Amino acid sequence: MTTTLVTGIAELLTNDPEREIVEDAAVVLAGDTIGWVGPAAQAPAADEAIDLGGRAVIPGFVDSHSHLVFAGDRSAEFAARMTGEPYDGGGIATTVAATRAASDDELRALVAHRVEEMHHQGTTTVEIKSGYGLTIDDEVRALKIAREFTTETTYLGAHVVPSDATREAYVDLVAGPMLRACAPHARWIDVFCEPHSPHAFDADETRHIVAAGRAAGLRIRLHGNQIGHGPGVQVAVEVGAASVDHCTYLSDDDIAALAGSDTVATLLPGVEFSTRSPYPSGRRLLDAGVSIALASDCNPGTCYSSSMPLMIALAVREMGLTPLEAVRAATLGSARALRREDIGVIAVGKRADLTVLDAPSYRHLAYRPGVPIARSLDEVSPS
Ligand SMILES: N=CN[C@@H](CCC(=O)O)C(=O)O
Ligand SMILES: [Zn+2]
Repeated sequence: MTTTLVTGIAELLTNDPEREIVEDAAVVLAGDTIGWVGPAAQAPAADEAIDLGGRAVIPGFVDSHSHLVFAGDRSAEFAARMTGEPYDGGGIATTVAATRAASDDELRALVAHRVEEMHHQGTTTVEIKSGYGLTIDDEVRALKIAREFTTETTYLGAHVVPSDATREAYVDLVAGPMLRACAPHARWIDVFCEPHSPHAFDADETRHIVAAGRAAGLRIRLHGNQIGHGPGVQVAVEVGAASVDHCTYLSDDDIAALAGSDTVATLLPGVEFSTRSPYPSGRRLLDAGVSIALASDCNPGTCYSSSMPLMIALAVREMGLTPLEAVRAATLGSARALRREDIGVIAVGKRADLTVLDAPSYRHLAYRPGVPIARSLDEVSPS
């Protein structure tokens, strides 16, 4: 196994409570894992060396919520929202039609391009959902294509009720034959639990669908409390979901329930930005002891951005997080939202999963919004 000594790290943010920030640091990569971390002056010898010339290094971004398998364009819907149109999920049907009409190769190329775009911005792990197929064959196809890019695939047949189905029949399909066909290609099941949308699912439908998913061996994550205050957060805690995502509208009871649970609250500030919605307070969640994550929710309707640095900047500016809390939420927090122990931390035995910043400190992610300073290690030092 080849070992590589990475030096020239002005500031290393590890997320390891033993040594959270190391200045003038070095890391030794031993194949795919981290073999050593510490001050450069104490670094051991290795087979190869990379000098980063005074850059900061952080754990790779973990984007734990995305909908990358889609075709078509909804920029006109975005423009309408900027002049006051509300979002209610109705535009999902437009993407479903375009996605069904695309060939496998077209869809695969679109996903490849989006994953590459993420990689160039420092994202090293991505979760990808289905949900723009809404037939058995189209949902299976979406998950198979997603699996070509990540192990973190999520079955979201319960995105909306398609216009040609009755609600009752569609819930039966999603929790029955569609689930059986999709489960082999997914790690997670998700439901758009949102009674404020006429297209999405209520609390009982959500409970029914996730119970079937769990019985089929899938783990649970939910969309909740996006468009208005609803039952999503409480249902997520009740069913033991790994994460409940959006959390735009939260009551004190929701926050108390999250604080007493293992469910991560995943914040998606790009959605508030792109739907002109109020930002939830990340500060309030952290102060209450809730585990939080940050993700992009990259999708054609509510946030067509794949940029985790943008999400960090928004979380700092609009959600009350410090730069350190925001970067932690986008790495360690989102790793926890995916129940992953091997990523999100730079420590011995963890995956060699680093993001390099063209800047001296992690703080520049929020300090320099819109500037492309984050990149993956292999871009800085191609092998
Ligand atoms: N809200 C549900 N799903 C996506 C948006 C889907 C769409 O509008 O295409 C979200 O996470 O915001
Ligand atoms: Zn989503």
